[in-house]
This record gives sequence, C-alpha cells and structure tokens, in this order.
Amino acid sequence: MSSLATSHLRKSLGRRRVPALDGLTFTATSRRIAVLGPNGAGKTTLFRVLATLADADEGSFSVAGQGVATPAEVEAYRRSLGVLPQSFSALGSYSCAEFLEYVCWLKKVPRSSVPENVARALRAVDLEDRRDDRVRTLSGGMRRRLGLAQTMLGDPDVILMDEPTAGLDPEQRDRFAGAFERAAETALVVFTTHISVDVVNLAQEVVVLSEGRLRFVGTVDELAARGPGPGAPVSSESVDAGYIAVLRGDRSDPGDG
Ligand SMILES: Nc1ncnc2c1ncn2[C@@H]1O[C@H](COP(=O)(O)OP(=O)(O)OP(=O)(O)O)[C@@H](O)[C@H]1O
Repeated sequence: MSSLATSHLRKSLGRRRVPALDGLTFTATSRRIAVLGPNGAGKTTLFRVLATLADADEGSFSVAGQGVATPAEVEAYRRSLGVLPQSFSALGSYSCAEFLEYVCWLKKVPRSSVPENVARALRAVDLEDRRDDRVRTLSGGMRRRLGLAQTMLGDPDVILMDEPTAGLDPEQRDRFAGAFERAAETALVVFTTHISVDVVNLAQEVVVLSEGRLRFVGTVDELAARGPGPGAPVSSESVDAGYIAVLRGDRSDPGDG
C-alpha cells in the first residue's frame, strides 16, 4: 500500500509563475520518506502543499490511501497531522511545557490528555530537564527538538518536516536523530533535506526532485547503488554519489516521469 502518493501536482509561484512543482507524480511506500533535491527543486513547495499550507494549481495527493481533496478529507487529514516548518519559532517567553500546552490547545487535544502528551513529547526529544525553562534560553538544537516535540502532540498519523536538521552541528544532529526515531515509531514521517547523512540516518525511502520534477524514487540502498554500483555499502558518500548520478541522469530510472 502507498504511504504517500502524488499525482500530477503542479504549483506555479510569483508573478513570473515559476513552475515550482511541474506535474510531480510518485508513489512512496515506506514510513520514513526523505525528499531530496538541490536549491529551488521544489521541496518546500511540496512540503507546503502536503501540509495544506498551500493549494496545488493542479493534481492531487493521498496519504495512507486516503485522498486529501474534499473539505471533509482535508479537515480529517489536518487533525492527523504534525508539522515542523523551516522557520519554526516557539514563543520565547513561554516555558517549554507552557508552549507545548499551548500547542495542545491549538490542536484540540482533550484537556485530560494534555499533561501526558506534554510529558511524553518532552521525554521523546530529551528535554524533560528543560521543562520549566523559557524557550528563549534553549540552544538552537534544543529548539529544533522542541519543534519536533510539538509535532508529536495529539498522536499524529503523519509528521511533515521541512529541512529539520539544517544548521545543526553533528552532535545536535545525532540527538535530533534519536528524537526522530521515537517520533517515527507511530507516525509516517516525510521530511525535506539537503543533507545525505540525514538520508542515511533517518530515511527508508528517498524522493529526488529537481526543477519540480521527479528524478528518482526508491529505497536508500537503491539510491546508493546508483553511485558506485550495486552492492556498495550505504553511506553518506554512496548516497551523495547516487544523488549526483540521478541528477545527471546517468542511468535511467523506472520511476522517472
Ligand atoms: N514566492 C515565490 N515567488 C516566486 N518564485 C518562488 C517563490 N517561492 C519559491 N519560488 C521558486 O520556486 C522554485 C521552488 O522553490 P522551493 O522553495 O520550493 O525550492 P526548495 O527545493 O525548497 O529550495 P531550497 O532548498 O533552496 O529551500 C524555485 O525556483 C524558487 O525560486
């Protein structure tokens, strides 16, 4: 069964109507999907469409076999969604727990479940000891993990993240990966990235875009094999090499279209 499928998604932006998504069609079947592509490939635009922050001009998508088209479908989907945008900024004067309680309220989490939701989310991202500290006192990596924590409130079925590890140092990226693992235990996770280490550490399947079109969809192993060749161990080097080969169109891909 498909976990995420798009069909002929088109979205043009700005006065010059730049085609940020140009008939994008793919089917992914795993529960941890990385969307990879160079600057301007259309990753953020896809994220915004999947998060229902923007409407596609044409085309459709479905998640776990459920369409997201009619107002009732969109509403049900939004209720099942956790979202971490690239420009996430929490309310600095709130404590971590107060901020998460506020998001619970926005997400209409039943009042009796709020303490448990907040405690579970803080535990998952390793911020229990910062529970009562103000958000503005957290490091950049901690803030990013708090951003991940808020996606987990209300037990979402789907979590979407736009470049969640951008700007994190290797140690913080590692800690983020641990928190990501816990979030992905119960949700389908789709995230955009530029970073091949993220693909290796976080994803099962990769969608490569450029110029709003599909270049590749397949497992991390399959992408890595596009570089040095079949049997190459999966590493950030082999994923990078596979990614470059895919962008150059070195070998044809049955998923291209
Ligand atoms: N508001 C806008 N007006 C006009 N063009 C835009 C706008 N936002 C994005 N674009 C263009 O749409 C295309 C896709 O942009 P998008 O931000 O989705 O790419 P991206 O893959 O997320 O890039 P990056 O990795 O740099 O964040 C690019 O050519 C970009 O210049």
